[in-house]
Amino acid sequence: MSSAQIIDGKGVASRLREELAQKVAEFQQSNHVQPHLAAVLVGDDPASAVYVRNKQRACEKSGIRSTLHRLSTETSQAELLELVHSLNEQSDVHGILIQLPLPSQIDETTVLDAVAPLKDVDCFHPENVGLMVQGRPRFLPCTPAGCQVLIGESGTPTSGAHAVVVGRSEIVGKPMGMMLVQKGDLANATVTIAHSRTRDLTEMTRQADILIAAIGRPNFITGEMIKPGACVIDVGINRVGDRLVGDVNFDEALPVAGSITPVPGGVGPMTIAMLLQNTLTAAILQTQALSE
Ligand SMILES: Nc1nc(=O)c2c([nH]1)NC[C@@H]1CN(c3ccc(C(=O)N[C@@H](CCC(=O)O)C(=O)O)cc3)C=[N+]21
Repeated sequence: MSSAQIIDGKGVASRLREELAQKVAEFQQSNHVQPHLAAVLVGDDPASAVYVRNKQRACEKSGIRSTLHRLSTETSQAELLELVHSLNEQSDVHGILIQLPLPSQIDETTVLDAVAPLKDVDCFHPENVGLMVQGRPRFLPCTPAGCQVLIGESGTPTSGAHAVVVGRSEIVGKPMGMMLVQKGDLANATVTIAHSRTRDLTEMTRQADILIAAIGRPNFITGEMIKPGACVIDVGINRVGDRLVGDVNFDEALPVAGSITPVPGGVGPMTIAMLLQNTLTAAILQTQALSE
């Protein structure tokens, strides 16, 4: 029985990190500025704490300075906004990452909109989303950008392919569709964005040459939903007991798909690699803005 190529996100991410470390060193040499990411963690969600720690470790490996601002679960929106404004003002901070989710007394949109657009390394600010959708990106959203690189890594041609994105979140599904439909490399696809109200989802996903699962439900995509030979990108990170599982039923997908990302070791590490890349981009943009 045939078996899909497993796309090594962890390996690709570590290669990208090494290339980035070189670029960071060159940037620092010529500008005497060290790229600096400020991460903000509100509350004590254990998963968020792990992610933030992973991001900080990845920064260190690439020569990017990282600082962590920890606030208690009871932090008010006004207090958080005050911190964001202060980070916006600090010229030695180039990127600001507000770890999501935020506690319920805080309105996420209000806080994310307060991040200075040039420091918005998540690419969540409407100005940056708008630029990306118009095909003139300042930053690329980290998870979709990581998925795009992994599709390229699989050798699957995107031009003219039918890409079906399952999930329409502002963070993954929607921007992913926009990026794949764009003109350009690793793009030019025909895109369908499917979601919980999509009629006959299986009929839809079975037409996908490239299937991106960003639903947030463990093992949601079964073998019969996959077109034989398709490239399957699994964005899901679900904790089931003490295991991490994706949105794709990996065991069922393996004999059907042409290539597939594992969880863990697939999209997750790529998200972090793209965050680092955006932090260097932010440092470059802000250094240029200063010398103009
Ligand atoms: N402002 C903001 N930006 C984010 O980018 C953001 C966020 N908030 N909130 C939470 C989600 C989740 N996320 C992950 C990143 C890497 C892994 C990752 O590296 N996962 C490893 C496994 C990690 C583990 O063992 O738990 C892997 O898939 O191999 C996972 C999840 C970024 N997010």
